[in-house]
Amino acid sequence: MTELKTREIDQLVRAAAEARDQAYAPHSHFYVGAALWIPGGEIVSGCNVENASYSLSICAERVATAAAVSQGHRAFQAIAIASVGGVSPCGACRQFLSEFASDMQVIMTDVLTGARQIRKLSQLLPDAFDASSLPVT
Ligand SMILES: O=c1ccn([C@H]2C[C@H](O)[C@@H](CO)O2)c(=O)[nH]1
Ligand SMILES: [Zn+2]
Repeated sequence: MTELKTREIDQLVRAAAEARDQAYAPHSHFYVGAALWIPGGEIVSGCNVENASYSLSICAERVATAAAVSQGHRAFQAIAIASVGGVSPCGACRQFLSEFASDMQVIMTDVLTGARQIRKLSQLLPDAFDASSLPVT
């Protein structure tokens, strides 16, 4: 899948930072926003949503992915993730994203400094478990 242009990355990073403003994180106080770039240029975003029953909390990346799939999208070119420190996605989110595109760009951005790191999802999750491992029914 083609890589995003710098100006598209800037736009996606802004969307992730805006999504972060909606983060519901009263327990960890770690606020995260994520924005997906759909082929064609549409952007779908999400934020982390925590719960008093801690393990029910869901990361911004999976919220954005579920929102995009709910809107009919099945292919993603890139995801930007905005947080303090510019963290990389957790293992669960890497697996969740890999269902849709193993070669998508993952742009991790620090909202305080603006620093960015860009990786391919396949670099973050090599040898992913996928449908090819499942029996054909
Ligand atoms: O990449 C990440 C890492 C963490 N979180 C959320 C989950 C939890 O609400 C909080 C602390 O882990 O940050 C995300 O949304 N995305
Ligand atoms: Zn996660």
